[in-house]
Amino acid sequence: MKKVPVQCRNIRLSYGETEVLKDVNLDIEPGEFFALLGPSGSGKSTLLRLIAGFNRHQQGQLLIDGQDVSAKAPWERNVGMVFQSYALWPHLSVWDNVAFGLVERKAPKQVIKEKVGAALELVSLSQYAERRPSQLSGGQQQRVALARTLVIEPQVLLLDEPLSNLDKTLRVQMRQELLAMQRRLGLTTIFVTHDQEEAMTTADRMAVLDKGGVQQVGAPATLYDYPVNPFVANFVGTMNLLSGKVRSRRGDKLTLDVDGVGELAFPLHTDAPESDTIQVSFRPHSLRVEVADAAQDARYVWVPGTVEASEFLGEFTRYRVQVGKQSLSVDHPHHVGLSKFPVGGAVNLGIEPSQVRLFGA
Ligand SMILES: Nc1ncnc2c1ncn2[C@@H]1O[C@H](COP(=O)(O)OP(=O)(O)OP(=O)(O)O)[C@@H](O)[C@H]1O
Repeated sequence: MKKVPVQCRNIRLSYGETEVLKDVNLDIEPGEFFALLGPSGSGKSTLLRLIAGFNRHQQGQLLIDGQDVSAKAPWERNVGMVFQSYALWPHLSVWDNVAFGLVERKAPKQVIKEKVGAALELVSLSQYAERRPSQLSGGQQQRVALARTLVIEPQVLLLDEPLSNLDKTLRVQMRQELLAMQRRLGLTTIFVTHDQEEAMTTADRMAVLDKGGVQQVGAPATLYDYPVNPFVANFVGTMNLLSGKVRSRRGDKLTLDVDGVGELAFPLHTDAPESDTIQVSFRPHSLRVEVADAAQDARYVWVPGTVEASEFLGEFTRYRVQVGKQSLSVDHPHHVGLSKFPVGGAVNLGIEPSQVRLFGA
């Protein structure tokens, strides 16, 4: 199978006055498993449907395998889309559902037989060919939807929240199956999800969307470690954002005034001018937590706080700690005999400067 790239060039789409996609630029590599991640209403489905040909953009270009397909109908684009609802025909058998696209294209009977057989085998459903969709589990229905799309041999596979109708255990199993199949076929695949764990565990790269704009594109670990703004930082994993006013900055010595805490000195550089408010961001697992009177390791910047709440999550406990007027999350590993911190107790949080990113106001 030929692996093809998909490129969005300055794509804009509006519904009336409402701009739903704002100057979208994306380069999806041949054979890549690419996730569109974003909150509800960010424009993920609109973009996917646009690539499929169900939505039309008013500006920009959509290139599939280097060809501008903007003016082409969905069936002229060589793309296959699996809908969130699966959209299976309830009155047709699994076999006929999968054969549907080939029958529509008036493929010869023998070709249909071979291709449908192969597609059902690919999704391990050969023994269910005679069943109706209602006689299948959610995961099996999802596989029928996938087989029905793959049978027409698309160059690009589009998946709209493909796993959202499945329970958690099945979702984890199906995402591994989906990924294994995508790797075997090497098919350029774009999938939409609002579930960051799903995107992080499967995607080669992903784009984070907010309000119709692409915020950042990259490998999951890159977005996690180097988010370009607080939105991405918070959407990809959990991020603490501690706001403070720049009191002074000299080279790599930054002093911040944090409301209700006082001055904190960080061995960090910022370009933000004095008296600007900036945000210091760090992950809950990169913080240390100690009782208030414990000795302080000088490699950390220590901040006093009060435990507001704690959640035992098995391998670690996540504490919410009030720091001045703000609240921070800190993950403390769980071992038998390791200290725990009571709600209402005074603690010190140790911020490791190498794990910090600074964002402007
Ligand atoms: N046909 C339409 N007419 C007007 N507005 C629309 C139409 N379709 C979508 N929108 C608006 O476009 C925005 C993006 O919608 P879209 O469905 O692409 O978001 P999404 O990120 O996929 O969200 P979700 O995860 O909830 O499906 C939303 O504000 C939505 O209300």
